[in-house]
Amino acid sequence: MAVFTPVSLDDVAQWITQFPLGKALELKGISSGIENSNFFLTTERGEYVLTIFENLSFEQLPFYLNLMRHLADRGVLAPAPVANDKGELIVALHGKPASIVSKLEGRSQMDPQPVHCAAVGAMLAKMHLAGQDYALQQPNLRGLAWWHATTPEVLPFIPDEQAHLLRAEVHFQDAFAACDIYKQLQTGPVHADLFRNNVMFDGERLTGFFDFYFAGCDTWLFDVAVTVNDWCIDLDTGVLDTARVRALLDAYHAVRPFTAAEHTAWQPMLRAGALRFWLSRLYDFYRPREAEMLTPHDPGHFERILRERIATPAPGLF
Ligand SMILES: Nc1ncnc2c1ncn2[C@@H]1O[C@H](COP(=O)(O)OP(=O)(O)OP(=O)(O)O)[C@@H](O)[C@H]1O
Ligand SMILES: N[C@@H](CCO)C(=O)O
Repeated sequence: MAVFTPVSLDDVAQWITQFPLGKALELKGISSGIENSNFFLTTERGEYVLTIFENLSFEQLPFYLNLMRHLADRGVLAPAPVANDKGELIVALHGKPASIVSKLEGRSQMDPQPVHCAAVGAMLAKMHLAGQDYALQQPNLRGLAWWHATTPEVLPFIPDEQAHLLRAEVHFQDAFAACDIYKQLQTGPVHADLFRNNVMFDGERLTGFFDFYFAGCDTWLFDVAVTVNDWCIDLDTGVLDTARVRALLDAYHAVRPFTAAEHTAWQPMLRAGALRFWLSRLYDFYRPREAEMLTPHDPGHFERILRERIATPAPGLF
């Protein structure tokens, strides 16, 4: 269940007249997703997704919606937000912020092969390059500062062995973020949550990235690490599959060549990508929000990935 704010076709009929989309013909609630109310919206101009934001505010949303517009305008496959007659991408519906974006074709590929990983790697590099001249700034809100704020919140709940690993890894990442190599890494807008369920494929053809609501400015390499940690692993063990890693990295490198500094930073960055999701899953597990409707994701999955990245060097960037 993921429609928290019910909306009828009648509600939308008047509201949609401010958009250049013709009449609303059909509205269907989307059941997956736990953050927002999402609907497939068919209008005289085509198929769209209407989102009512349940947690993000009018002040927070422009960074994400304008980024999607910016990327879509530069040929990155991402949902393109539709502006109303005043040029606004975020418009109130039932008192909450809402937006209409283009609908991506296809479905998520939950059993990716090297061909899918290559498509993701190439589009990710294209996205990083296209984001270089994006004007708005926002840090990655799930970055180092958030790790520091959140670690003490979960430490009281977890066994000693996990607490030791968590403290040691945050300490390791502090040192990594302070080193000269880290400061040489290229930065810009990153998706920061590019998991299998946030990309659409039509067969082997990638049709788009979506769910940009963890995006922020961070190192491009962090985005690559998060993506590899989900797309290129055996889900039971967290062990990297070399064929998928190579396919993703080689395709990325062909569009935006990795630098020597990135090569050096790769192993610690894979650990950073694992720590970020271990910590957010621990937080959601032990400190569930009131509105949480679904079983929280398993933190153990990312603890395994983190331990595996510490123990076993990953294939190099190039
Ligand atoms: N632009 C789009 N085109 C096609 N389908 C979309 C689009 N945006 C969202 N969807 C569909 O809606 C579902 C829910 O969207 P999304 O994952 O963004 O939900 P959410 O509640 O915002 O976030 P979360 O994934 O964190 O629960 C997706 O799984 C996908 O099927
Ligand atoms: N991708 C995240 C969920 C939030 O988008 C996770 O798997 O923990």
